[in-house]
Amino acid sequence: MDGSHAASRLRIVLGHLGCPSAVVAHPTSGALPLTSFHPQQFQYTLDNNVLSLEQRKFYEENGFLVIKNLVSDADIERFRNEFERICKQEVKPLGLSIMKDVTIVKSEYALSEKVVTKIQDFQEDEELFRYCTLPEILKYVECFTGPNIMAMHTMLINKPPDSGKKTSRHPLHQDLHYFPFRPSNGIVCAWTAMERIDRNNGCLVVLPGTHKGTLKPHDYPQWEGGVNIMFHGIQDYDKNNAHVHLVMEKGDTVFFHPLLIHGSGQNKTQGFRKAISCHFASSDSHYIDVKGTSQENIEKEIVALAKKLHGIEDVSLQDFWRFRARLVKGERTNL
Ligand SMILES: CCCCCCCCCC(=O)SCCNC(=O)CCNC(=O)[C@H](O)C(C)(C)COP(=O)(O)OP(=O)(O)OC[C@H]1O[C@@H](n2cnc3c(N)ncnc32)[C@H](O)[C@@H]1OP(=O)(O)O
Ligand SMILES: Nc1ncnc2c1ncn2[C@@H]1O[C@H](COP(=O)(O)OP(=O)(O)OP(=O)(O)O)[C@@H](O)[C@H]1O
Ligand SMILES: O=C(O)CCC(=O)C(=O)O
Ligand SMILES: [Fe+2]
Ligand SMILES: [Mg+2]
Repeated sequence: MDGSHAASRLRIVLGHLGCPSAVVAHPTSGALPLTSFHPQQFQYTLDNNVLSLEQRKFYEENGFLVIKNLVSDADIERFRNEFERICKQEVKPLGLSIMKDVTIVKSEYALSEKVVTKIQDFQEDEELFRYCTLPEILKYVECFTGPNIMAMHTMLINKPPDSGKKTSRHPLHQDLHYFPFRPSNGIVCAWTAMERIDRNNGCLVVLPGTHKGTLKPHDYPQWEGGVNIMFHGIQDYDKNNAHVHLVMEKGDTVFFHPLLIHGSGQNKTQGFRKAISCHFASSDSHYIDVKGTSQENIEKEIVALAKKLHGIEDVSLQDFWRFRARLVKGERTNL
């Protein structure tokens, strides 16, 4: 790093500290004890004046950041209502998929809020897609993606009361396993609690710092009671890594890196635990071919399912993503 670059980095850091006298000090003048002002090398966040230095350092170190009370009760109420309308089939948004829990998928229950474990790909549902365009969400997303922002994958998760077979758990995984685009640092998930979520109803569990590692091989966990379709997990993660249970209140939102290892526990309550989420990526990213990589298994599974259910042939994982991706800010440059 040359001297002027280092100096500008230093100004950025000191600027965040709200420390005007330090900003004017030249890094080589010896006016400040520079040993205590190492210019920061940020890798996972972009320069901006949204995150405090403390928040930025937290994400760099841990791979996630919780923002309390970010989404209003009024908005959450609207998402809840629209989810109910979808479950009652009063609306049928194009491209949306409805997933039931593995323990009941073969039974004859009529579609209702009580049999849906999650809906995905609500990009054509104007009411739910509002979540992905909320300025308070995008303000934070931009700190990770930069100004050209695509909504790549949308979900509303309705974790059901566990049937006793522990299938309401989501095994520990990295979301990048599902994504054929890079760079990983330009991707971020926003996940908002639609009610209080704690260990009773199955909160997110994260392994802090694991975003600094690589993408691990994923496969179905060997769970006695069964496992939901496409819920791949990591077989060999560091069991000694800290596990943090994210207890969140309604409207709290966590932003996390796609390499962060996370999962969620079983829902031991009688309520349906709800969260809404979107994975965003910089539109300047590029698609990759996952053939010959650890992601090949999920590509094969998705392609096979598309063929079986919809008779679609000769599509790559990339095609699925190109089709569902929506621009939410800036320009659609590449993805
Ligand atoms: C697609 C890309 C996923 C990207 C994920 C991004 C990263 C986030 C990480 C995750 O969320 S991991 C889990 C993400 N994946 C999913 O949520 C699965 C995507 N969902 C779907 O593809 C459809 O919703 C699904 C196939 C599950 C249901 O579609 P349909 O309602 O059209 O099909 P149907 O109900 O007829 O079921 C089709 C087959 O799947 C089976 N099935 C459905 N739900 C299941 C379930 N929950 N567990 C096991 N099998 C299940 C079902 O029994 C049936 O098998 P058979 O052909 O043998 O009869
Ligand atoms: N055998 C397993 N393989 C992979 N992931 C697992 C396994 N058992 C549990 N998990 C996942 O590990 C994560 C953490 O589980 P952990 O037991 O620490 O917490 P929890 O189940 O969420 O909470 P609690 O233990 O309080 O019920 C959850 O995401 C869970 O789905
Ligand atoms: O349980 C949840 O809400 C999170 C699930 C999850 O991590 C995912 O779908 O990728
Ligand atoms: Fe995930
Ligand atoms: Mg547990």
